[in-house]
Amino acid sequence: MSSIDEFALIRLLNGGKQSAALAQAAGVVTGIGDDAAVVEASPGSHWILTCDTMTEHIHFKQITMRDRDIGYKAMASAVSDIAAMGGVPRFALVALCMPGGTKVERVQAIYEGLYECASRYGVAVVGGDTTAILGELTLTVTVIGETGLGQAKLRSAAQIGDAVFATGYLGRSAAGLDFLLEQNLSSGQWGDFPEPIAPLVQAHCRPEPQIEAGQLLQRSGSCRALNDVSDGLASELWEIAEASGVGIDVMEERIPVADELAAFAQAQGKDPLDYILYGGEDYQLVGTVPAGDAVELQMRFKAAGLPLHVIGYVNAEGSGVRMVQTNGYIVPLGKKGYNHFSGADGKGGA
Ligand SMILES: Nc1ncnc2c1ncn2[C@@H]1O[C@H](COP(=O)(O)OP(=O)(O)OP(=O)(O)O)[C@@H](O)[C@H]1O
Ligand SMILES: Cc1ncc(C[n+]2csc(CCOP(=O)(O)O)c2C)c(N)n1
Ligand SMILES: [Mg+2]
Ligand SMILES: [Mg+2]
Ligand SMILES: [Mg+2]
Repeated sequence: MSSIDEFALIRLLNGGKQSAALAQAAGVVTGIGDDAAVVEASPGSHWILTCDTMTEHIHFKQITMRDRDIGYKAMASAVSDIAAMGGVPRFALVALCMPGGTKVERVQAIYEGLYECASRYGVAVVGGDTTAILGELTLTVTVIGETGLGQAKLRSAAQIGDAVFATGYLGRSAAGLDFLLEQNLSSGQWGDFPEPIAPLVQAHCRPEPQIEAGQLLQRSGSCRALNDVSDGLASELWEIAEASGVGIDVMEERIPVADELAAFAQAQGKDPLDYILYGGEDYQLVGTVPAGDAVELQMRFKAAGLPLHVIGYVNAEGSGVRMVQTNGYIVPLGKKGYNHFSGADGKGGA
């Protein structure tokens, strides 16, 4: 980053039309430009605070994501944690660390994606920080959301007898990643990918945080535990099981498998379930609801034009997370998935 100074860069990245519109958003008292932002909470609400980091070569490479996608996904993954609490995202802070020599056009494209996602989910970017780094490009997005007093949906709220649900297809992002890593295309070589690849690449590069589903679950009054899928279905179910002190049985035949995932996995000689259970970065929600309320919840989702799949049940504590296979056998599901510091399953980053 040689041709532009820090302060001019901050103005450049945050001076577009979308950022100006968001800076006027309700609740922004003082936005970008002072030592800190000042925002107003809605009466009777709790703040929800979360941050997620994306770093080059761990979360993306130039062959797996275009610059715009990087910004979009960094915002989307943080917004997803607000969805996982049943909240409404409101404000964001963005920390950007760039190695020397980063092109201004690259960060501008990243920010276009970031603001595109912020605008889609009604998030006002109210500040952040910009530094050089003797390492890889790193983007940390902090999102502040709101929910009614005591209404946040926790991982620890599952109870024995609950049904376990998922809000959509899983495994597509990891399959898209496999495809992109294999193709080794530079972003200039990206074109329109044919079926069944396009939706897999889209799932990897442009995940859709389930804010609407999270809101619906929160308003339903029946949803108990909730979590978003960043590290893979098995890992997220283990988080709910451990936090709630219960066991979870997931039924293989109930897990939805997207046609494009099935086709891709078959062509690769792989099992789609591996992508679903251990892939991650789907940013769908998984959670629990009293079994007797599950059908009504599904009707509410149907009326809103959203899917809700019942994929299993919560059972007595101590049994961990298991899968009831289509062949009738019950097998334990490993507590594995994406883990930054574990190479044990070959999926870790460092
Ligand atoms: N370095 C840290 N310092 C303090 N708290 C942390 C740190 N890293 C994570 N946490 C906290 O640990 C909990 C779990 O974090 P984690 O990042 O696993 O959740 P997540 O964002 O849902 O998952 P993912 O990062 O896979 O999207 C959260 O409450 C988070 O705020
Ligand atoms: C080049 C490349 N290699 C591997 C992956 C897969 N990956 C990285 S981090 C992560 C979990 C979510 O991150 P976090 O836990 O930090 O929120 C996953 C599944 C990728 N996206 N790009
Ligand atoms: Mg995190
Ligand atoms: Mg999460
Ligand atoms: Mg997260």
